[in-house]
Amino acid sequence: MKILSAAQTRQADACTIQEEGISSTDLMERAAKAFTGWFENKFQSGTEVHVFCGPGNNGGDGLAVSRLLHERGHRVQPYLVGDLSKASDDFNANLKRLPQELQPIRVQDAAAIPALSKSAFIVDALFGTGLNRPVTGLYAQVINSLNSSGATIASVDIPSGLYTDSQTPEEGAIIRAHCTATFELPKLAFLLPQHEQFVGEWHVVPIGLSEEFILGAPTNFFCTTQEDIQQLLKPRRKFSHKGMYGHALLLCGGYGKMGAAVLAARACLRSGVGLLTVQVPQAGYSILQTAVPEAMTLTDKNRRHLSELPQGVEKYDVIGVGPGIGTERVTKTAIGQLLATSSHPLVIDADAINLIAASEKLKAQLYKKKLIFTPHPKEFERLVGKVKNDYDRLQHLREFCMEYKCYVALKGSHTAIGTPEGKVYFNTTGNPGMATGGTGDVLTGIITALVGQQYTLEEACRLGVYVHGLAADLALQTVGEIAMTASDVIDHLPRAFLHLTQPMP
Ligand SMILES: NC(=O)C1=CN([C@@H]2O[C@H](COP(=O)(O)OP(=O)(O)OC[C@H]3O[C@@H](n4cnc5c(N)ncnc54)[C@H](O)[C@@H]3O)[C@@H](O)[C@H]2O)[C@@H](O)CC1
Ligand SMILES: Nc1ncnc2c1ncn2[C@@H]1O[C@H](COP(=O)(O)OP(=O)(O)O)[C@@H](O)[C@H]1O
Ligand SMILES: [K+]
Repeated sequence: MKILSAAQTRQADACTIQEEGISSTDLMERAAKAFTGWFENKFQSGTEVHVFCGPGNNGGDGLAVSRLLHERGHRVQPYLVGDLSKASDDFNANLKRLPQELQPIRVQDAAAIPALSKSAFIVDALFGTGLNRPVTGLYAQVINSLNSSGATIASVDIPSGLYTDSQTPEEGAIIRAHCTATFELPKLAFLLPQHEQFVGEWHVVPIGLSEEFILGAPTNFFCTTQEDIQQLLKPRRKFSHKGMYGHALLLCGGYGKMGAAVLAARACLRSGVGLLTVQVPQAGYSILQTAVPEAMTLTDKNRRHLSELPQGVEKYDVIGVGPGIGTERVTKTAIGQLLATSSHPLVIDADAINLIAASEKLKAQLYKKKLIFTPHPKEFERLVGKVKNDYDRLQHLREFCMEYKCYVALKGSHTAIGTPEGKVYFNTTGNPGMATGGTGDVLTGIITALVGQQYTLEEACRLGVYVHGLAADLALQTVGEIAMTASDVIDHLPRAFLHLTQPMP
């Protein structure tokens, strides 16, 4: 699913109006109906709803929503905020359509807002994607007052004051919504952790914007949906054999961190790899053989650390490296050898990233390779330097991927996958239960298995990250967020793959 800019969203609205031969008021009615349907689904009928409308089309939506919620039996109070001499045509049209009994309150001073009960709902329709400067003055006072009211805030399209696709200036006030229903496509701002406090839970509600326009609109940003992922999955062939699903090598584990190798190996096997060899330091031999009998185990000459590549390293289809390996000098040398000798696709995680990040010599060896990096934000900063904010991090992600022609799965709540073309795919599965040691090692195992099965590097990243989060979402039902461990995520991989391979409803 594409993510479009605020400017493109405006063009999509205009294009839809023209293509369908409808008026902009008709499209607004459609948007208001979509919002109202979502609101009614989420909250009970008969609730007290205070709708705050700004002077643009977002405010026009708010007026239409007021009318529709009123018709459905909610107790509605609309508010008109700011200078109405500049109100949009569709705002005025919907103001006229308000029924007699819905007398709007004019707000020219935040003091005009009555105290709202904590059980009340606020519909925030002050500003949408047409915001073109930071919110200050009266609007900021209103926003601050609503934020501190304690009532539940539902935003129309986007929390008012939040820029859709660029950094909101410091001085701008922003609504802290509990939930947001956004029209047609997700907005870039929703996917960034710095906006968690503003956006809350968000949902996309379709309003039938021109498919043709969206198809042709250029963008670097995408949200991965289940449908996208199901189209990537390759069925297994009847006469296939293990040789057709790749032989993967994992270089993982170190003294005291053999669990990382076990987790990556178990996840790799649960993700369909044909054959798996794991090389661990000598101290890990019995651990691996006991914990993961399906994997072949090789030992390093070093007792505690990765220090060498296995003999015949060429025979593997993919190598996953990093979880639990530490940053010893001998390990750095081994990583150097891996980058120098190997033409395989490499999945590079954890301390392998840290070692590369700390060495210009290793970084210089990254060109012309088939590489996937799976850093968390700290590891990513070690690679690219300190970042200023989430937009700056995205820019660094794109630049790094374009520079090294590699893929980076930058982990987080919405893991962002960067590609050599400068595209970014945001993931939509996963939950805070995954914020526990070892879940990253699981991801390394999954992606390694998928590359081994001849998925392209881009497909392996997108599918791997999606199924990793999906397994955790399925685990949620039995273990919950607090008790979730990395092993629970592995244990739910079978159900996650099953879920994806079942036909769509
Ligand atoms: N254009 C259309 O046909 C549709 C628009 N829709 C709604 O319209 C919204 C976009 O509407 P608009 O483009 O009118 O924009 P907005 O309603 O977001 O706001 C624009 C108005 O606010 C003013 N403004 C912008 N920033 C300000 C600030 N910081 N302080 C004070 N005033 C400020 C602008 O000068 C303009 O008058 C969407 O988010 C969506 O809610 C939907 O109804 C779907 C259809
Ligand atoms: N709040 C969250 N919501 C969704 N996914 C999360 C959240 N926190 C962490 N994750 C996921 O959990 C994994 C953690 O990886 P990482 O930080 O490398 O852990 P470790 O090094 O302990 O294995 C990543 O895939 C990340 O996307
Ligand atoms: K809004």
